[in-house]
Amino acid sequence: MASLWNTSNPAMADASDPFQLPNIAKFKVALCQLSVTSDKNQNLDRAGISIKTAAEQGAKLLVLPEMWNCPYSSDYFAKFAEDFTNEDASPTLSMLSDAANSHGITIVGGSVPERDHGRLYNTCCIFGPDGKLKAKHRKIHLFAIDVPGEISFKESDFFLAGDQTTIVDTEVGRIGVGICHDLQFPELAALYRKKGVHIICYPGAFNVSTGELLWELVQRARAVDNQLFIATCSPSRDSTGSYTIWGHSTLVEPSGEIIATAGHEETIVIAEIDYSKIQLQR
Ligand SMILES: O=C(O)CCC(=O)C(=O)O
Repeated sequence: MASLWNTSNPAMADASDPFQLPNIAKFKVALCQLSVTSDKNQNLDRAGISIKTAAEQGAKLLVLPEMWNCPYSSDYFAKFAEDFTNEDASPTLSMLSDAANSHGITIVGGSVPERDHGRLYNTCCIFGPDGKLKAKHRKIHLFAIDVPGEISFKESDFFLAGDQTTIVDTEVGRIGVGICHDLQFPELAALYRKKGVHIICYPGAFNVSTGELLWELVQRARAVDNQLFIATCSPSRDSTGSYTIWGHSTLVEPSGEIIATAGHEETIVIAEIDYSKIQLQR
């Protein structure tokens, strides 16, 4: 007789669940919580050093923050944007590709402003350990906030929204990608789970207003709803601009428990992922 749990839990009842353990089930992930300046070259150098340090500590998967090469501000998006059609002509993509290749590491490259035919997107590029660009995710759910006297910001004033979900098969499992506000939409995570994703990586830059209330809560909710790993990576806090970032890059396991997290300073979170915990939880 089918158990009550199997039929009442929609996730368990899905007979087409394509979950499979990848070859490497246990490995280290690094979340590089970077400090972002208004000097792009400095941001690239800093990220390069952080990737090297994380790789030397044994990380096989590395996640960078949302908007790590560019301040999260309307004054910089257009100025810092790069065209990705020719990878070699993009300083950001070249740096990520070289870093992935020289350290033999999978990189979920945070997000940076992308220019495509005069339009801007908030885009994450994913590189394999051979340095090849494997996929590109454009932020689907653009963020808008207006708290009078506190913060006002509307991403759609600068960016177009992406219209594609992104699942990448890598040496370190099947990765689903979202950017920041994408984390607030359970449907996206549920879709990834249905497609056999092991970990969803969300580069993000929540602000202090929604960060304190929601950042941890929604990560743990996405993990526990879908019984998979959630990794987030934020820039570190900079209180000088109009948008104060929350920080707190975090890794959550399928039970909803937080495995590792940061404060709001620049740091690298290194933690172990064990995908057998997905099976155990389910
Ligand atoms: O969803 C939120 O509360 C914050 C999202 C955000 O800061 C962003 O998408 O940039």
